[in-house]
Amino acid sequence: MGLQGQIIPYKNGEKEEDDDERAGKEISPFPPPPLHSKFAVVGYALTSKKIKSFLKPKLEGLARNKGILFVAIDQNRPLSDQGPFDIVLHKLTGKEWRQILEDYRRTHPEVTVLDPPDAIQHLHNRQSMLQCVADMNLSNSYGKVGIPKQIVIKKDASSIPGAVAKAGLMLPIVAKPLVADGSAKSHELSLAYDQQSLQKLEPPLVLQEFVNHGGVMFKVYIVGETIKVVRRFSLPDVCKRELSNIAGVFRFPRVSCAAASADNADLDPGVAELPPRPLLEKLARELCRRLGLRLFNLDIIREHGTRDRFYVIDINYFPGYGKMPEYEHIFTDFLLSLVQNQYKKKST
Ligand SMILES: Nc1ncnc2c1ncn2[C@@H]1O[C@H](COP(=O)(O)OP(=O)(O)OP(=O)(O)O)[C@@H](O)[C@H]1O
Ligand SMILES: O=P(O)(O)O[C@H]1[C@H](O)[C@@H](O)[C@H](OP(=O)(O)O)[C@@H](OP(=O)(O)O)[C@H]1O
Ligand SMILES: [Mg+2]
Ligand SMILES: [Mg+2]
Repeated sequence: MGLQGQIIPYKNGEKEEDDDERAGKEISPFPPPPLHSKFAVVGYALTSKKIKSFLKPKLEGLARNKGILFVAIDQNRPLSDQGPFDIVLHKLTGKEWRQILEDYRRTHPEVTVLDPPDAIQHLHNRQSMLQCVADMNLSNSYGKVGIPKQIVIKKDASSIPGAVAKAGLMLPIVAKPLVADGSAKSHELSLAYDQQSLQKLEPPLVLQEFVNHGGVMFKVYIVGETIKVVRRFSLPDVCKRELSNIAGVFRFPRVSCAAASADNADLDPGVAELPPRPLLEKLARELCRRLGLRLFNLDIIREHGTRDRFYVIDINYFPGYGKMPEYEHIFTDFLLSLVQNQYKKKST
Protein backbone atom coordinates (compact mmCIF):
# COMPACT_ATOMS: atom_id res chain seq x y z
CA MET A 1 0.00 0.00 0.00
CA GLY A 2 1.04 3.57 -0.59
CA LEU A 3 -0.04 4.49 2.92
CA GLN A 4 2.62 2.75 4.89
CA GLY A 5 2.89 4.95 7.96
CA GLN A 6 0.69 5.08 11.00
CA ILE A 7 -0.05 8.75 10.72
CA ILE A 8 -2.22 10.08 7.96
CA PRO A 9 -0.77 13.36 6.72
CA TYR A 10 -3.98 14.58 5.13
CA LYS A 11 -5.39 17.89 6.17
CA ASN A 12 -8.81 17.41 4.70
CA GLY A 13 -10.95 20.50 5.16
CA GLU A 14 -8.21 22.57 6.79
CA LYS A 15 -7.29 25.94 5.37
CA GLU A 16 -3.78 25.35 4.24
CA GLU A 17 -1.63 26.09 1.24
CA ASP A 18 -4.31 25.15 -1.20
CA ASP A 19 -4.80 28.62 -2.54
CA ASP A 20 -5.47 28.03 -6.21
CA GLU A 21 -2.64 30.15 -7.61
CA ARG A 22 -0.01 29.02 -5.16
CA ALA A 23 -0.91 25.40 -5.56
CA GLY A 24 -0.28 25.61 -9.27
CA LYS A 25 2.76 27.87 -9.39
CA GLU A 26 4.89 27.15 -6.39
CA ILE A 27 4.97 23.43 -6.46
CA SER A 28 5.40 22.66 -10.15
CA PRO A 29 7.18 20.73 -11.63
CA PHE A 30 6.60 18.27 -8.79
CA PRO A 31 9.77 16.24 -8.29
CA PRO A 32 8.44 12.82 -7.31
CA PRO A 33 8.74 12.03 -3.60
CA PRO A 34 9.74 8.47 -2.75
CA LEU A 35 6.80 6.09 -2.83
CA HIS A 36 7.56 4.97 0.72
CA SER A 37 6.55 8.39 2.08
CA LYS A 38 3.08 8.76 3.53
CA PHE A 39 1.39 9.83 0.35
CA ALA A 40 -1.84 8.44 -0.98
CA VAL A 41 -0.82 7.08 -4.34
CA VAL A 42 -3.27 7.38 -7.22
CA GLY A 43 -2.23 5.41 -10.29
CA TYR A 44 -3.79 6.76 -13.45
CA ALA A 45 -4.37 5.27 -16.88
CA LEU A 46 -5.80 8.03 -19.04
CA THR A 47 -5.61 9.12 -22.66
CA SER A 48 -3.25 11.99 -23.42
CA LYS A 49 -6.31 14.16 -24.11
CA LYS A 50 -7.70 13.38 -20.70
CA ILE A 51 -4.36 13.97 -18.99
CA LYS A 52 -4.24 17.41 -20.60
CA SER A 53 -7.78 18.41 -19.64
CA PHE A 54 -7.88 16.83 -16.18
CA LEU A 55 -4.43 16.39 -14.70
CA LYS A 56 -3.58 20.08 -14.80
CA PRO A 57 -0.72 21.56 -12.72
CA LYS A 58 -3.24 23.18 -10.38
CA LEU A 59 -4.81 19.81 -9.59
CA GLU A 60 -1.46 18.09 -9.12
CA GLY A 61 -0.22 20.91 -6.93
CA LEU A 62 -3.27 20.97 -4.71
CA ALA A 63 -3.22 17.19 -4.50
CA ARG A 64 0.37 17.17 -3.43
CA ASN A 65 -0.35 19.72 -0.71
CA LYS A 66 -3.03 17.41 0.59
CA GLY A 67 -0.80 14.34 0.50
CA ILE A 68 -1.93 12.80 -2.78
CA LEU A 69 0.46 11.72 -5.48
CA PHE A 70 -0.59 10.95 -9.05
CA VAL A 71 1.55 8.27 -10.72
CA ALA A 72 1.22 7.28 -14.39
CA ILE A 73 0.48 3.61 -14.98
CA ASP A 74 2.74 1.99 -17.57
CA GLN A 75 0.48 -0.11 -19.74
CA ASN A 76 3.41 -2.16 -20.97
CA ARG A 77 4.15 -3.53 -17.52
CA PRO A 78 2.01 -5.72 -15.27
CA LEU A 79 -0.17 -3.59 -13.01
CA SER A 80 0.72 -5.64 -9.94
CA ASP A 81 4.41 -4.77 -10.43
CA GLN A 82 3.60 -1.08 -10.21
CA GLY A 83 2.62 1.16 -7.33
CA PRO A 84 1.69 0.17 -4.72
CA PHE A 85 -1.47 2.17 -5.34
CA ASP A 86 -4.23 3.22 -2.99
CA ILE A 87 -6.49 4.19 -5.90
CA VAL A 88 -6.50 3.43 -9.60
CA LEU A 89 -8.11 6.08 -11.76
CA HIS A 90 -8.75 5.15 -15.35
CA LYS A 91 -10.53 5.93 -18.56
CA LEU A 92 -9.32 3.63 -21.29
CA THR A 93 -11.37 1.40 -23.53
CA GLY A 94 -10.82 -2.11 -24.85
CA LYS A 95 -11.43 -5.64 -23.75
CA GLU A 96 -7.82 -6.27 -22.80
CA TRP A 97 -7.65 -3.31 -20.43
CA ARG A 98 -10.95 -4.31 -18.83
CA GLN A 99 -9.56 -7.77 -18.18
CA ILE A 100 -6.37 -6.38 -16.67
CA LEU A 101 -8.40 -4.24 -14.30
CA GLU A 102 -10.79 -7.04 -13.35
CA ASP A 103 -7.84 -9.30 -12.53
CA TYR A 104 -6.23 -6.52 -10.55
CA ARG A 105 -9.42 -5.86 -8.57
CA ARG A 106 -9.59 -9.53 -7.68
CA THR A 107 -5.98 -9.76 -6.56
CA HIS A 108 -5.89 -6.31 -4.90
CA PRO A 109 -9.21 -5.87 -3.10
CA GLU A 110 -7.60 -3.23 -0.88
CA VAL A 111 -7.20 -0.86 -3.87
CA THR A 112 -10.13 1.31 -4.97
CA VAL A 113 -10.53 1.10 -8.73
CA LEU A 114 -12.40 4.14 -10.05
CA ASP A 115 -14.62 2.78 -11.37
CA PRO A 116 -15.30 -0.96 -11.92
CA PRO A 117 -14.96 -1.73 -15.65
CA ASP A 118 -18.23 -3.67 -15.92
CA ALA A 119 -20.15 -0.72 -14.46
CA ILE A 120 -18.52 1.66 -16.92
CA GLN A 121 -19.36 -0.70 -19.74
CA HIS A 122 -23.02 -0.07 -19.01
CA LEU A 123 -22.59 3.51 -20.22
CA HIS A 124 -20.99 2.45 -23.49
CA ASN A 125 -24.34 1.61 -24.97
CA ARG A 126 -26.84 4.44 -25.31
CA GLN A 127 -29.75 2.12 -24.62
CA SER A 128 -28.47 0.55 -21.38
CA MET A 129 -27.08 3.95 -20.35
CA LEU A 130 -30.53 5.43 -19.77
CA GLN A 131 -32.29 2.28 -18.59
CA CYS A 132 -31.55 3.05 -14.93
CA VAL A 133 -33.20 6.45 -15.24
CA ALA A 134 -36.29 4.91 -16.83
CA ASP A 135 -36.46 2.18 -14.15
CA MET A 136 -36.16 4.74 -11.39
CA ASN A 137 -39.31 6.54 -12.48
CA LEU A 138 -38.36 9.49 -10.30
CA SER A 139 -41.33 11.69 -9.52
CA ASN A 140 -41.91 13.81 -6.44
CA SER A 141 -43.07 17.27 -5.45
CA TYR A 142 -39.95 18.78 -7.07
CA GLY A 143 -40.59 17.30 -10.49
CA LYS A 144 -40.57 14.27 -12.71
CA VAL A 145 -37.48 12.82 -14.39
CA GLY A 146 -37.71 10.46 -17.36
CA ILE A 147 -36.00 9.73 -20.65
CA PRO A 148 -37.18 10.64 -24.16
CA LYS A 149 -39.12 7.94 -25.97
CA GLN A 150 -36.53 5.90 -27.86
CA ILE A 151 -35.95 2.77 -29.92
CA VAL A 152 -32.86 0.85 -31.00
CA ILE A 153 -32.19 0.00 -34.63
CA LYS A 154 -29.48 -2.64 -34.88
CA LYS A 155 -29.36 -2.96 -38.67
CA ASP A 156 -31.24 -2.40 -41.93
CA ALA A 157 -31.85 1.31 -42.44
CA SER A 158 -34.84 0.61 -44.69
CA SER A 159 -36.75 -0.71 -41.68
CA ILE A 160 -36.45 2.57 -39.78
CA PRO A 161 -39.56 4.44 -41.00
CA GLY A 162 -41.74 1.42 -40.17
CA ALA A 163 -40.14 0.91 -36.77
CA VAL A 164 -40.54 4.59 -35.90
CA ALA A 165 -44.21 4.59 -36.90
CA LYS A 166 -44.86 1.36 -35.00
CA ALA A 167 -43.29 2.73 -31.81
CA GLY A 168 -45.20 6.01 -32.21
CA LEU A 169 -42.07 8.16 -32.11
CA MET A 170 -42.77 11.78 -33.04
CA LEU A 171 -40.59 13.81 -35.41
CA PRO A 172 -38.06 15.34 -35.30
CA ILE A 173 -35.87 12.50 -34.14
CA VAL A 174 -32.33 12.57 -32.80
CA ALA A 175 -30.21 9.71 -34.13
CA LYS A 176 -27.27 8.68 -31.95
CA PRO A 177 -24.71 5.92 -32.55
CA LEU A 178 -25.65 3.00 -30.29
CA VAL A 179 -22.09 2.70 -29.04
CA ALA A 180 -20.91 5.58 -26.85
CA ASP A 181 -17.26 4.72 -26.27
CA GLY A 182 -15.80 8.23 -26.39
CA SER A 183 -14.60 7.88 -29.97
CA ALA A 184 -15.24 10.79 -32.35
CA LYS A 185 -17.67 8.61 -34.29
CA SER A 186 -19.78 7.89 -31.24
CA HIS A 187 -20.49 11.62 -30.94
CA GLU A 188 -21.74 11.99 -34.55
CA LEU A 189 -25.38 12.78 -34.00
CA SER A 190 -28.07 13.84 -36.46
CA LEU A 191 -31.55 15.27 -36.46
CA ALA A 192 -34.10 13.79 -38.86
CA TYR A 193 -37.08 15.97 -39.82
CA ASP A 194 -39.19 13.61 -41.89
CA GLN A 195 -40.15 9.97 -42.05
CA GLN A 196 -38.63 9.23 -45.46
CA SER A 197 -35.19 10.63 -44.63
CA LEU A 198 -34.89 8.22 -41.74
CA GLN A 199 -33.67 5.62 -44.24
CA LYS A 200 -30.53 7.66 -44.77
CA LEU A 201 -29.37 6.99 -41.22
CA GLU A 202 -26.71 4.40 -40.50
CA PRO A 203 -27.48 1.77 -37.85
CA PRO A 204 -26.65 0.64 -35.22
CA LEU A 205 -28.47 3.58 -33.67
CA VAL A 206 -30.64 4.83 -30.88
CA LEU A 207 -33.48 6.96 -32.22
CA GLN A 208 -34.80 9.41 -29.67
CA GLU A 209 -37.65 11.88 -29.79
CA PHE A 210 -36.31 15.42 -29.83
CA VAL A 211 -37.66 17.26 -26.78
CA ASN A 212 -37.97 21.05 -27.07
CA HIS A 213 -36.14 22.58 -24.12
CA GLY A 214 -35.54 26.23 -24.95
CA GLY A 215 -32.00 25.72 -26.25
CA VAL A 216 -30.41 25.28 -22.82
CA MET A 217 -29.40 22.07 -21.09
CA PHE A 218 -27.93 21.28 -17.70
CA LYS A 219 -24.81 19.25 -17.10
CA VAL A 220 -24.77 17.60 -13.72
CA TYR A 221 -21.26 16.54 -12.70
CA ILE A 222 -20.97 13.88 -10.04
CA VAL A 223 -17.85 13.12 -7.98
CA GLY A 224 -18.80 10.64 -5.30
CA GLU A 225 -21.39 12.43 -3.20
CA THR A 226 -20.74 15.89 -4.61
CA ILE A 227 -22.74 17.31 -7.48
CA LYS A 228 -22.21 20.47 -9.54
CA VAL A 229 -24.59 21.79 -12.15
CA VAL A 230 -23.75 24.05 -15.09
CA ARG A 231 -25.80 25.43 -17.98
CA ARG A 232 -24.81 24.81 -21.57
CA PHE A 233 -26.28 26.02 -24.82
CA SER A 234 -28.02 23.25 -26.67
CA LEU A 235 -30.00 22.69 -29.85
CA PRO A 236 -32.77 25.25 -30.40
CA ASP A 237 -36.43 24.26 -30.30
CA VAL A 238 -38.04 22.94 -33.47
CA CYS A 239 -41.48 24.48 -34.02
CA LYS A 240 -44.36 22.82 -35.90
CA ARG A 241 -44.07 25.21 -38.84
CA GLU A 242 -40.38 24.44 -39.24
CA LEU A 243 -41.14 20.75 -39.05
CA SER A 244 -43.65 20.90 -41.88
CA ASN A 245 -41.34 22.99 -44.08
CA ILE A 246 -38.06 21.15 -43.63
CA ALA A 247 -37.11 17.66 -44.76
CA GLY A 248 -33.87 15.75 -44.49
CA VAL A 249 -31.25 14.61 -42.04
CA PHE A 250 -28.93 17.18 -40.47
CA ARG A 251 -25.74 16.23 -38.78
CA PHE A 252 -24.86 18.35 -35.80
CA PRO A 253 -21.59 18.86 -33.98
CA ARG A 254 -20.99 18.47 -30.24
CA VAL A 255 -23.14 21.34 -29.06
CA SER A 256 -22.53 20.71 -25.39
CA CYS A 257 -18.86 21.68 -25.40
CA ALA A 258 -17.32 24.10 -22.89
CA ALA A 259 -17.20 27.00 -25.33
CA ALA A 260 -20.98 27.02 -25.19
CA SER A 261 -21.35 27.66 -21.47
CA ALA A 262 -24.66 29.42 -20.86
CA ASP A 263 -24.04 30.22 -17.21
CA ASN A 264 -23.62 33.95 -17.79
CA ALA A 265 -26.03 34.37 -20.67
CA ASP A 266 -29.12 36.53 -20.55
CA LEU A 267 -31.78 33.83 -20.70
CA ASP A 268 -35.51 33.44 -20.22
CA PRO A 269 -35.72 32.67 -16.48
CA GLY A 270 -38.13 29.80 -17.10
CA VAL A 271 -35.51 28.15 -19.31
CA ALA A 272 -32.43 29.08 -17.28
CA GLU A 273 -33.69 28.05 -13.85
CA LEU A 274 -31.62 25.11 -12.64
CA PRO A 275 -33.50 21.91 -11.88
CA PRO A 276 -34.41 21.75 -8.16
CA ARG A 277 -31.38 20.73 -6.10
CA PRO A 278 -33.26 18.08 -4.06
CA LEU A 279 -34.45 16.46 -7.29
CA LEU A 280 -30.92 16.34 -8.70
CA GLU A 281 -29.52 15.04 -5.43
CA LYS A 282 -32.02 12.22 -5.37
CA LEU A 283 -31.35 11.43 -9.03
CA ALA A 284 -27.57 11.48 -8.60
CA ARG A 285 -27.57 9.42 -5.42
CA GLU A 286 -29.84 6.81 -6.91
CA LEU A 287 -27.84 6.65 -10.16
CA CYS A 288 -24.57 6.22 -8.26
CA ARG A 289 -26.13 3.29 -6.45
CA ARG A 290 -27.77 1.66 -9.45
CA LEU A 291 -24.88 2.18 -11.85
CA GLY A 292 -22.17 1.42 -9.29
CA LEU A 293 -20.25 4.48 -10.46
CA ARG A 294 -18.76 7.47 -8.67
CA LEU A 295 -17.42 9.53 -11.54
CA PHE A 296 -19.85 10.61 -14.23
CA ASN A 297 -22.02 13.40 -15.50
CA LEU A 298 -25.48 13.52 -16.95
CA ASP A 299 -27.16 15.84 -19.42
CA ILE A 300 -30.65 16.81 -18.40
CA ILE A 301 -33.19 19.07 -20.14
CA ARG A 302 -36.45 20.69 -19.04
CA GLU A 303 -39.34 20.32 -21.46
CA HIS A 304 -40.03 23.81 -22.74
CA GLY A 305 -43.18 25.32 -21.32
CA THR A 306 -43.08 23.17 -18.18
CA ARG A 307 -41.51 23.89 -14.80
CA ASP A 308 -40.85 20.43 -13.58
CA ARG A 309 -40.75 17.90 -16.45
CA PHE A 310 -37.18 16.73 -16.98
CA TYR A 311 -35.46 14.29 -19.35
CA VAL A 312 -32.03 12.74 -18.97
CA ILE A 313 -30.55 12.46 -22.48
CA ASP A 314 -26.95 11.38 -21.90
CA ILE A 315 -24.65 9.96 -19.20
CA ASN A 316 -20.85 10.08 -19.55
CA TYR A 317 -18.20 8.25 -17.57
CA PHE A 318 -15.29 10.36 -16.24
CA PRO A 319 -16.35 13.42 -18.24
CA GLY A 320 -14.49 16.68 -18.73
CA TYR A 321 -14.07 17.57 -15.06
CA GLY A 322 -11.65 20.29 -16.13
CA LYS A 323 -14.77 22.28 -17.01
CA MET A 324 -16.46 21.72 -13.66
CA PRO A 325 -16.13 24.69 -11.30
CA GLU A 326 -13.78 23.96 -8.37
CA TYR A 327 -13.07 20.46 -9.58
CA GLU A 328 -9.55 20.48 -8.13
CA HIS A 329 -10.85 20.89 -4.57
CA ILE A 330 -13.78 18.57 -5.03
CA PHE A 331 -11.71 15.83 -6.63
CA THR A 332 -8.87 15.91 -4.14
CA ASP A 333 -11.28 15.88 -1.20
CA PHE A 334 -13.04 12.93 -2.77
CA LEU A 335 -9.78 10.99 -3.19
CA LEU A 336 -8.86 11.74 0.41
CA SER A 337 -12.20 10.53 1.69
CA LEU A 338 -11.70 7.23 -0.17
CA VAL A 339 -8.25 6.70 1.29
CA GLN A 340 -9.37 7.62 4.77
CA ASN A 341 -12.22 5.12 4.52
CA GLN A 342 -9.75 2.43 3.42
CA TYR A 343 -7.55 3.32 6.38
CA LYS A 344 -10.48 3.18 8.81
CA LYS A 345 -11.54 -0.21 7.44
CA LYS A 346 -8.04 -1.59 7.89
CA SER A 347 -7.73 -0.40 11.46
CA THR A 348 -11.04 -1.88 12.63
N1 LIG B 1 -33.65 13.81 -27.05
C1 LIG B 1 -33.11 15.03 -27.21
N2 LIG B 1 -33.89 16.13 -27.25
C2 LIG B 1 -33.35 17.35 -27.42
N3 LIG B 1 -32.04 17.58 -27.58
C3 LIG B 1 -31.21 16.54 -27.55
C4 LIG B 1 -31.69 15.20 -27.35
N4 LIG B 1 -30.65 14.36 -27.36
C5 LIG B 1 -29.56 15.12 -27.55
N5 LIG B 1 -29.87 16.43 -27.66
C6 LIG B 1 -28.93 17.53 -27.90
O1 LIG B 1 -27.80 16.99 -28.55
C7 LIG B 1 -26.64 17.14 -27.73
C8 LIG B 1 -25.77 15.92 -27.87
O2 LIG B 1 -26.45 14.77 -27.46
P1 LIG B 1 -25.77 13.76 -26.43
O3 LIG B 1 -25.48 14.50 -25.20
O4 LIG B 1 -26.63 12.57 -26.33
O5 LIG B 1 -24.44 13.42 -27.24
P2 LIG B 1 -22.97 13.06 -26.77
O6 LIG B 1 -22.14 13.05 -28.00
O7 LIG B 1 -23.00 11.82 -25.98
O8 LIG B 1 -22.56 14.32 -25.86
P3 LIG B 1 -21.32 14.44 -24.78
O9 LIG B 1 -20.30 15.29 -25.45
O10 LIG B 1 -22.00 15.15 -23.62
O11 LIG B 1 -20.88 13.07 -24.46
C9 LIG B 1 -27.19 17.33 -26.32
O12 LIG B 1 -26.26 17.99 -25.52
C10 LIG B 1 -28.42 18.16 -26.61
O13 LIG B 1 -28.05 19.49 -26.89
O1 LIG C 1 -17.70 17.32 -19.73
P1 LIG C 1 -18.56 17.27 -20.93
O2 LIG C 1 -18.95 18.59 -21.44
O3 LIG C 1 -19.72 16.32 -20.77
O4 LIG C 1 -17.78 16.66 -22.20
C1 LIG C 1 -16.87 15.62 -22.02
C2 LIG C 1 -17.34 14.35 -22.72
O5 LIG C 1 -18.59 13.96 -22.21
C3 LIG C 1 -16.31 13.27 -22.46
O6 LIG C 1 -16.73 12.10 -23.12
C4 LIG C 1 -14.92 13.70 -22.92
O7 LIG C 1 -14.00 12.77 -22.47
P2 LIG C 1 -13.35 11.66 -23.40
O8 LIG C 1 -12.78 12.37 -24.59
O9 LIG C 1 -12.32 11.02 -22.50
O10 LIG C 1 -14.49 10.72 -23.75
C5 LIG C 1 -14.51 15.00 -22.28
O11 LIG C 1 -13.26 15.37 -22.80
P3 LIG C 1 -12.16 16.14 -21.94
O12 LIG C 1 -12.03 15.43 -20.63
O13 LIG C 1 -10.92 16.08 -22.75
O14 LIG C 1 -12.69 17.52 -21.75
C6 LIG C 1 -15.51 16.07 -22.53
O15 LIG C 1 -15.56 16.39 -23.90
MG1 LIG D 1 -24.02 14.84 -23.90
MG1 LIG E 1 -22.22 11.46 -24.12
